[in-house]
Amino acid sequence: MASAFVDFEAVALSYDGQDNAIEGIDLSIAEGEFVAFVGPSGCGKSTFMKLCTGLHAPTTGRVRVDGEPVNGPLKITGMAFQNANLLPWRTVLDNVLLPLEIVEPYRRQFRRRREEFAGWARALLNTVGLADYADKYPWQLSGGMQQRASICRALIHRPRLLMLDEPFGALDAFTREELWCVLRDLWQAQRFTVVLVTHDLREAAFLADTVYVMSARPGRVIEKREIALPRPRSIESTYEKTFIDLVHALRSRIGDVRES
Ligand SMILES: Nc1ncnc2c1ncn2[C@@H]1O[C@H](COP(=O)(O)OP(=O)(O)OP(=O)(O)O)[C@@H](O)[C@H]1O
Repeated sequence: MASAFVDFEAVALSYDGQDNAIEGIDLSIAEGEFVAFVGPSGCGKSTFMKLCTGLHAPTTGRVRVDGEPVNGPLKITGMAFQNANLLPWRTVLDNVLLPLEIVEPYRRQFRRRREEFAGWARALLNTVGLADYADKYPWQLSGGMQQRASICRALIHRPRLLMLDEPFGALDAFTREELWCVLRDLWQAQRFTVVLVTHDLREAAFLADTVYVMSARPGRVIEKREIALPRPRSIESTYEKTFIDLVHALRSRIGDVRES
């Protein structure tokens, strides 16, 4: 197996100094791998993300990214959440450029290279079908378009690690499937490492190389499932038996956890 890019060794985190929110987390994610975390509500999926990106330190155990211990917020990550959180007073283009105004080394080069950076942003917007919306404001876009822009913003500083916390959770089923394909194509082209947290098992199985199923609190990884389906995957393939069986298997695993 390729060497670990994200490496968790016997990690536990307690927010209150008494009970663990997650514990016994031992896992490795390879560079360029697409992993998804599923599990019942409150099992610690978001906590796992915070540990990965250095927003929290583990209470016990060790977290390493790219071979280095994580001691504080990581610059090599990009993030997107359920809510697109675009700034309403900025155009779509200026929203996408925001991380370059904040994250070094881009921050200090921003004024000098603005036109070049705007070119990067326009190219990204083009790949997600928003070329004609760069100069619009977020409130002039549909929810799905806003989420596309939010993914562009998460990727503009070319992060090696993309963290997605239920990014499509608020979208209708058709828009969600469209955005799965957008993300699939971006990942296929750029091969950043992805950690996706989702409640949607079809989404996890469609996008990921590996799905981790977590138990109810304290969250532990109770199953690691490699998704061996060939790529590129099509939405049509999600209606085939192999895919449906896979989703059923994940579903029943989570059912077991919720009952126990
Ligand atoms: N900042 C915090 N302080 C105290 N407890 C917290 C904090 N953040 C999360 N928790 C608790 O830790 C546990 C795991 O929370 P987390 O948000 O990681 O779960 P989750 O699996 O992402 O949940 P959901 O699926 O509902 O979004 C929960 O019991 C939650 O109440």
